[in-house]
Amino acid sequence: MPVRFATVPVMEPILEIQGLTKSYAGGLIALDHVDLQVRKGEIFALLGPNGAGKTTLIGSVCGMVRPTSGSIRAFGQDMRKNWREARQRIGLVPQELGLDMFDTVDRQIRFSRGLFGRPPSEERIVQILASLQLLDKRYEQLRKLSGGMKRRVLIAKALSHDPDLLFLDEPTAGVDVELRRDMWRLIGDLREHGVTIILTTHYIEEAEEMADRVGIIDNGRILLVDDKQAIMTRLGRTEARFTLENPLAAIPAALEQFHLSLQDNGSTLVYRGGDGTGKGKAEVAQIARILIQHDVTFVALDQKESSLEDIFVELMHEQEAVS
Ligand SMILES: Nc1ncnc2c1ncn2[C@@H]1O[C@H](COP(=O)(O)OP(=O)(O)OP(=O)(O)O)[C@@H](O)[C@H]1O
Repeated sequence: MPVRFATVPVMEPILEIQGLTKSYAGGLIALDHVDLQVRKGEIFALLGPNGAGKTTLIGSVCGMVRPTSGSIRAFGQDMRKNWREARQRIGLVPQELGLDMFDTVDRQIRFSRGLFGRPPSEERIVQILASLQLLDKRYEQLRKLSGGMKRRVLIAKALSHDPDLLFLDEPTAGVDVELRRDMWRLIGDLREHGVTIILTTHYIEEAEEMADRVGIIDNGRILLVDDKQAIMTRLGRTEARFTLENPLAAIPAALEQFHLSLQDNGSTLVYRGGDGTGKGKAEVAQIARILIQHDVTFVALDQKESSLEDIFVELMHEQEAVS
């Protein structure tokens, strides 16, 4: 069962990005005037296809990518001026492994904690390792661990200095079900402890399950940022198709107030409406009742709600149409 999280109240921004642009040598514009604010304590999902600019955005905040222009403020500090101070409070679980395979899990975690200015703490390290089911691998060399275990080490490293803001770059890409479940649970726990989480994903379901807010990015541009529910409300649609026993020549007057059309020579009655808040489902139930009352028999009813996936595809098409 996926873990579901309650939404958090609106709070002050922990990360403020303004006009962030990155053009790589060769001219490719990976980020194009990105404005983004992430609030303290929220889970923010940055959703976009491969090559959209998600990793470049994370890299710009975490110091692996030098932005071409724009500003980044974290915890109220300008990252150009107070980089070290702000960076110490940020954790990153990267997509790529990049670990020293001959090192032990223990050394990696302890080193990482020290690197970001935290005093050694046996208790905290044990806690982190236990939360990731890594305790029995503590003194193993990384090269002896499975791929999934190595991913767990990456997470443990990112948590080793108790960050206030945690980036997870494609956290569940290619991980097994067990790790995915552990990861979601961990993210929920971290949030309960006040950690702000920004994750990138191209899995719609991941954004849908975990995020409070979602930003959609494509071609280095932010297309939309909104509360997940608000995205659904703005763009969500219910579609229902009633297969009628006998074709209709016209839509019955009793159904005039609904968004209906007839297809397949009158043998399919199609409803499109609702706003993602459940209104659509309620209207479909009403239509079904009215059809029965008016002796219009239907032999099948197919209903679907558009998901974030549909919304995403729709937005991409809109963007292509205007460019
Ligand atoms: N070091 C680099 N030099 C040149 N171009 C780069 C570099 N790093 C990334 N790019 C390009 O910038 C664009 C954005 O890449 P980025 O990795 O940020 O996207 P992404 O959304 O994270 O994609 P993915 O999910 O595939 O990692 C891509 O077109 C990519 O090829």
